[in-house]
Amino acid sequence: MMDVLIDTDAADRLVADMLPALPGERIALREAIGRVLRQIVRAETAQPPFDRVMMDGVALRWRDELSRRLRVAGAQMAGEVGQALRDDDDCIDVTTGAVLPEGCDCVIPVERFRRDGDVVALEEGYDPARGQFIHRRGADCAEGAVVLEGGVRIGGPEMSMLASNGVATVEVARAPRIAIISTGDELVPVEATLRPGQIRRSNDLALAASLERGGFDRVSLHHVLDDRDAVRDSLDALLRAHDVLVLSGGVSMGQRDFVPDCLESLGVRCVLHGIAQRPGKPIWVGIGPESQAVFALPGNPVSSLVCMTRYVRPALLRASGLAVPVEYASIRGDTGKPLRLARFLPVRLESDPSGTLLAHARGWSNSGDFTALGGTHGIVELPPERSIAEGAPVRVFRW
Ligand SMILES: Nc1nc2c(c(=O)[nH]1)N[C@H]1C(S)=C(S)[C@@H](COP(=O)(O)OP(=O)(O)OC[C@H]3O[C@@H](n4cnc5c(N)ncnc54)[C@H](O)[C@@H]3O)O[C@H]1N2
Ligand code: MOO
Repeated sequence: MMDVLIDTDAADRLVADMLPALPGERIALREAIGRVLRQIVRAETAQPPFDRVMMDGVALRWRDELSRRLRVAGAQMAGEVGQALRDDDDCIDVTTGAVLPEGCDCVIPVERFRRDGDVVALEEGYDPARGQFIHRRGADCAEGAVVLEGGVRIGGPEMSMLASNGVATVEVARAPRIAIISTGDELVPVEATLRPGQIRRSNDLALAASLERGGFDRVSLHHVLDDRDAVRDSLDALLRAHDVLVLSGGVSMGQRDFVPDCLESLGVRCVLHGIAQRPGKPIWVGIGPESQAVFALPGNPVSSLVCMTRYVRPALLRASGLAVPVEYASIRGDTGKPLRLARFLPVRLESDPSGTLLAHARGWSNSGDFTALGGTHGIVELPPERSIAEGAPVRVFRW
């Protein structure tokens, strides 16, 4: 393995080409928050669907010489219809969101008149404009217009459009079934009492957090001991029941690093093994007999999280149909010496007053040093064999 290491972008492309597009599924709108939309949404009606009153007040017919005292001839509250203005010296009580009563073309807010029983006296000198405070039918979009394309994550704005256009069930990318598998005899559950040489399993929860932040919530966690048969049997069963396997540990050169061999013996074809980067160099990626994506990440906590953030989650998002934006920041602080490998450094992000995104590099000792990650927002990728000047633009990948 790793005779010729490929670079980070080539690795990214290999992973993208390997992953089949995720199929779609139709789910209830309420369940769709955070999922990737896979349908076009058209306006069910013109928007707004009727001439909509925009202020609480009275509606009237505008004239050049508007009477300063108007009789309130009726009321039309939001949700009601049927009122019509019959006399030009009358007005109709209205509320925000009401249908504009027939015959009216001007709304005067309550702040601009005094009310005395059935009579409204306009504020002295107040000169309303024809059409004011009316949101006209169809002003925002025509019936049948496309208001949403697929390939966006469903958040607040998308929800508001889906709901207002009556999309009660929505076509989204199917959430892949993902198994996260920790390998290693030294690993014990979070709640265990540690014996000498043992450490708590943390990678699986860190990786799950990253996936769930990306909207992938069908995630199960598993642990396998460093035993060839146990690894093989577990992987065999897990491959049958999942679309994606994310392993941590067991991919390097150790006597008990069985993962790549076991995967290949189960028919998982190696797509890449080793990327010219630190950390995360020994990553192994393959594709299973049923097109399952298999990511075997190096066990060091920082390495596994870097590989997840740089390759795995973006690839799954792309397979869901989402355009993953490329983000750059201006690097600040000590970035260390160049290597022949690309380097990833944890960073804190903030914007300066000119609107430039700054990435403050956080030093670390090695890829097992997860304590350096606390309070960071992501990583930056520094290209190989170049020293990076303060202020240089670098790619950012948020956790
Ligand atoms: N002779 C060589 N040795 C190593 C090389 C190499 O090229 N030649 N590469 C090093 C690099 S770089 C990395 S990264 C690691 C990757 O090793 P593995 O993927 O085989 O990972 P393990 O040895 O199983 O574990 C490494 C480290 O991480 C801890 N770990 C593992 N899983 C978890 C978990 N779920 N939660 C928390 N911590 C975990 C594990 O205890 C080890 O300390 O190999 C180098 N060696
Ligand atoms: O590549 Mo390893 O991930 O540095 O420790």
